[in-house]
Amino acid sequence: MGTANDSSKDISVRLAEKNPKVIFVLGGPGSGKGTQCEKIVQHFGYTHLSAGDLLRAEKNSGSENGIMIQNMMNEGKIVPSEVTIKLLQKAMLESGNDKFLIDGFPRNEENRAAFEAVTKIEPEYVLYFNCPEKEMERRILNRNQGREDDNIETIRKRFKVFLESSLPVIEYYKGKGKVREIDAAKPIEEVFEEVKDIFTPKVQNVEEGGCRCCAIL
Ligand SMILES: Nc1ncnc2c1ncn2[C@@H]1O[C@H](COP(=O)(O)OP(=O)(O)OP(=O)(O)O)[C@@H](O)[C@H]1O
Ligand SMILES: Nc1ccn([C@@H]2O[C@H](COP(=O)(O)O)[C@@H](O)[C@H]2O)c(=O)n1
Ligand SMILES: [Mg+2]
Repeated sequence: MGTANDSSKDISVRLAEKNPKVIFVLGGPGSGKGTQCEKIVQHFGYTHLSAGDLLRAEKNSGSENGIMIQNMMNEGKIVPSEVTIKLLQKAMLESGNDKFLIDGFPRNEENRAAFEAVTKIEPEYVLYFNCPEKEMERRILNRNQGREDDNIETIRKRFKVFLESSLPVIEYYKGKGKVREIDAAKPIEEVFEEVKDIFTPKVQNVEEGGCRCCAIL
């Protein structure tokens, strides 16, 4: 017999019951999304889910989608949303947490619309790490993490996909007033100072009609 918590219950329903808080973390390849997410996790208690890392783990697990994922990644292309969303939902459900940094997702309009339709989750906001392409290229070529897609040919393809498919998603959220843009060209600690400002609740000034001791905006 099934119970309210059993695994036969639709994954989207079980996730909705968690009422998770989601922040999308976007920016070009090498803009520093992963680096800053690690710091946010340490300071603010979020769980970091990188769509790229989840896809790499799925590929390495010998899954039936492994070859397809590898081919798409080598070309810098975006894997069909169905695959990535399932991985994200599973990771969110398995986590004991209810607040998530979803890094590198949504990468295109298909990702965005499918996530909204399937999960019904609306992000709190989008953190956008804005960095010049030359600096991103320099960082990736120095990364040395053994990523197969960190070669100049694939990097150029990833930049093209970012401009053509991912920037429009950022524009979509700008239209909804949900983008928190960060100058990601600065050194790591300076970028994190800007990030901290966004994550730290503001105390309202007495002059603005708030109370210094208890008014959190
Ligand atoms: N502000 C920074 N200044 C200099 N180097 C940085 C900065 N932020 C990150 N790096 C370095 O740049 C490289 C890329 O950073 P990171 O992996 O965080 O980028 P990313 O946005 O997650 O990239 P991808 O989209 O390819 O996964 C890493 O080697 C990291 O140490
Ligand atoms: N939503 C996504 C995110 C990533 N991919 C694929 O993974 C590659 C690496 O992503 P990183 O965020 O780790 O740089 C990316 O180039 C895509 O091929 C995806 O398909 N969908
Ligand atoms: Mg990354």
